[in-house]
Amino acid sequence: MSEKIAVLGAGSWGSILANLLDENGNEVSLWSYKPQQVKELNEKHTNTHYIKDFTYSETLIAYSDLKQALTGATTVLFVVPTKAVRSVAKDTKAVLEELQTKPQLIHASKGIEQGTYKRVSEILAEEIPADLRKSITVLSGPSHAEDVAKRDITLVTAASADLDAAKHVQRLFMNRYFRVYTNSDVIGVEIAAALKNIIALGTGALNGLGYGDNAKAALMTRGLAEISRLGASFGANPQTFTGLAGVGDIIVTGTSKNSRNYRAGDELGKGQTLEEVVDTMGMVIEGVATTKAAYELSKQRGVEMPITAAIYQVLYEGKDIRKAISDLMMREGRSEF
Ligand SMILES: NC(=O)c1ccc[n+]([C@@H]2O[C@H](COP(=O)([O-])OP(=O)(O)OC[C@H]3O[C@@H](n4cnc5c(N)ncnc54)[C@H](O)[C@@H]3O)[C@@H](O)[C@H]2O)c1
Ligand SMILES: O=P(O)(O)OC[C@H](O)CO
Repeated sequence: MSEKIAVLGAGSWGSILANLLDENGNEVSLWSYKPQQVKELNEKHTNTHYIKDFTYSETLIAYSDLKQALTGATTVLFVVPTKAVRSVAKDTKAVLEELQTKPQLIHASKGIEQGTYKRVSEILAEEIPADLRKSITVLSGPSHAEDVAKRDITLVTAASADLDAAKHVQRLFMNRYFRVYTNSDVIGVEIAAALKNIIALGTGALNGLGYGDNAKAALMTRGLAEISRLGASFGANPQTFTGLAGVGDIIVTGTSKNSRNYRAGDELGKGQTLEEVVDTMGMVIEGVATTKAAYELSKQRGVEMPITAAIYQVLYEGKDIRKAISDLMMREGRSEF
């Protein structure tokens, strides 16, 4: 099966997914709002700011014009940072109406919108034409672009309310190194995907402070417990949190030097300020904004999330990290489940 696919967002994940889809035999257009990046992708087949030492397929064409990228596309994949999803979706809607096309929509972003607390599929559903909503599918799971670029084994999940749409996404992406499962729990997959970034900031900080494996395993396990609690309050399937989007993504993001969130936490633990970390990363650190959204959401819904609250206090209220850790440790003893 081959089709025309538009990938919107040419950072590390968007560009590598676009290359994978090209490798799978599809005609792929990759959109970026940065003309210089488009020029580099088309002329040198590189994207050095985001993925080093990688040569993209010569048949992958980049565009800075959204209409050109979307023309003829039967599937559109959004892979911009969460804070940019709404504006890119609005622009996409206008172009799709002009082109009078009705592609299937996929997204691979991991975050919660500031202020509205919307998941990415909810933002898309609000902004795109109504008849495209049902097909929205979330591609998520433990998947660093750097490993996929090496064609290392990666397993992800495609979640949609529409099983046919999820199966379509499964067929588009599957190959010898990239295996895709389907899942009907869009809420659970998106909550797990967004909130694991908070925990990765925490495990990175533990690393930067010199804590060992026990501490990181503890944070990931108890972090997943509170993410599951928030998910349950929205009706998510508890099994999702034991799957690829849950435990799988906590492990990869919470332990890997490839993770922007883990690396950011590591630098915070070593004493850098949040501003310094954000300025030097040069790529999106979704966990910073998601910590605020998740903290506020937990208060609004009355869900106990002590780790998220501790990381919020460190990032947004200037609390000393060591004090935050000791306060977590000295909470009253309780039953695990
Ligand atoms: N990098 C990964 O390995 C990976 C894996 C899975 C999921 N994700 C998720 O994918 C999303 C994108 O992450 P990334 O790592 O590719 O980010 P990135 O920082 O590498 O790149 C983001 C891209 O979006 C573009 N962009 C930023 N603001 C924009 C705007 N207002 N309008 C249009 N384009 C804009 C940037 O120019 C850049 O091309 C995030 O939600 C992330 O959590 C990333
Ligand atoms: O590099 P991060 O921390 O944004 O994580 C990327 C992916 O979400 C890992 O699955």
